[in-house]
Amino acid sequence: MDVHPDLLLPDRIPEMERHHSKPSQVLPFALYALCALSDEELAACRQQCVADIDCDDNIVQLAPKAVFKDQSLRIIVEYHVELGFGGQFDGKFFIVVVHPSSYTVLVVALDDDELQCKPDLLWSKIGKSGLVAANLGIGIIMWDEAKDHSMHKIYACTCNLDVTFNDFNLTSVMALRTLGPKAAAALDEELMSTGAFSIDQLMELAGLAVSQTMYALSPPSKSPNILVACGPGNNGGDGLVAARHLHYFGYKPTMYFPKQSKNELFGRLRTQLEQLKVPFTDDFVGTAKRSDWIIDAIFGFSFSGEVREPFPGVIKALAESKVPVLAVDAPSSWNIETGPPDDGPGKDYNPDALISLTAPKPLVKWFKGRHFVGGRFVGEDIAEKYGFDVPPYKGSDQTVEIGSQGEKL
Ligand SMILES: NC(=O)C1=CN([C@@H]2O[C@H](COP(=O)(O)OP(=O)(O)OC[C@H]3O[C@@H](n4cnc5c(N)ncnc54)[C@H](OP(=O)(O)O)[C@@H]3O)[C@@H](O)[C@H]2O)[C@@H](O)CC1
Ligand SMILES: [K+]
Repeated sequence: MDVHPDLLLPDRIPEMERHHSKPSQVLPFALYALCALSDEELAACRQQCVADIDCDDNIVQLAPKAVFKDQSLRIIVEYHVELGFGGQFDGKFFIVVVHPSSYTVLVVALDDDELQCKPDLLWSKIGKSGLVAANLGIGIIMWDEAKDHSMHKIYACTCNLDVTFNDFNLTSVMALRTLGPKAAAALDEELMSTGAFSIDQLMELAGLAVSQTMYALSPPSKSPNILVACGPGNNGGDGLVAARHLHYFGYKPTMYFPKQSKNELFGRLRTQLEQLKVPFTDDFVGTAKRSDWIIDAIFGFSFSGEVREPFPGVIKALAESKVPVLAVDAPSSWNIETGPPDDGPGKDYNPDALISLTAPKPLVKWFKGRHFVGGRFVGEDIAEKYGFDVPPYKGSDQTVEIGSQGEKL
């Protein structure tokens, strides 16, 4: 079944002219669904839409006919044009749930700020949509401004109806906003200053997320032998932590850690592994051949320039590896902003899986494998401040799969 919703809008809606002379009034915003939702799910959607509005809970209400399963957005527009003249609902703006698993929705304007009867839409988080609609309706923000702050630029519509609305699963519907290298470093600083975290804590959670991702990709019963390649920075630290958890999960990790930082934290992480009799090897290529998976924890968001010794040979081996690779935060040697290098050992490197920590980095645009996000130590406020999204972790999971090949970020 083709589940891509038809979201095309007509060029103009001349009927909207009739609204131009009407005095502005705060009326409830109608909520529709372009997909199958039960009454409970619809009610939950409505609740989500009003969650951020600090006033009347009825500001978003279900339209008299709310569900337009497998129909086009145009049909809702036609219906709403008529409904809007009744004076019960705001005629100009309404909200549409497009996908049962989405926590993004559409805010639709039937007449943008230019009063030219031109419809337009923007993507919003479901929890913010009512507030966005209300602010637009009351005129606190203008349409262009709302669009600038919305998620419409980062929506990726690759629908998959295997998940239920209650999961609030992003996998199929949206791509998360990315975090550039400078912002990622600044966020790290902030977490460790005003955030009152220690680096040990962040690394422990990051490494735990890496190990859980490995488990999600292939459990130890299938892939016991994991080669963990660690670089000299914190990305390598995540790899050291992950290996410890992998050991406890039942894997047999082997470490490749050719350039150990003098920082005492790395010494402690190494000692913890040695006490568990986790082996360290100097032979990356030979060990890689005997491994079921490789974890690339060589460079993360602070990598820049051309790969220096002793890592070019390792990166080349990763690029040529027949053994699947899970990259931590970034495929090592990729530029964080501009992705794979034009030449050098990482030119053809595209790992099978990636776990982005805290938030995806811009390089994910070029990534083609399975994509996870982990590093569950940032709340909504910080995420908003740095302009990224907290992914919808489920339950106690430290990692969530968010997208796959071909998604537009
Ligand atoms: N909030 C979060 O999300 C958290 C993120 N965390 C993790 O931290 C990672 C960022 O860690 P980071 O800043 O320590 O740097 P990272 O990327 O490991 O690499 C820098 C090292 O690489 C080296 N190096 C650089 N360029 C090179 C080159 N061309 N060729 C050769 N070497 C090169 C350089 O070494 P140098 O050569 O200077 O000795 C430097 O030491 C991040 O991606 C995530 O995984 C968590 O642990 C905590 C919370
Ligand atoms: K990496």
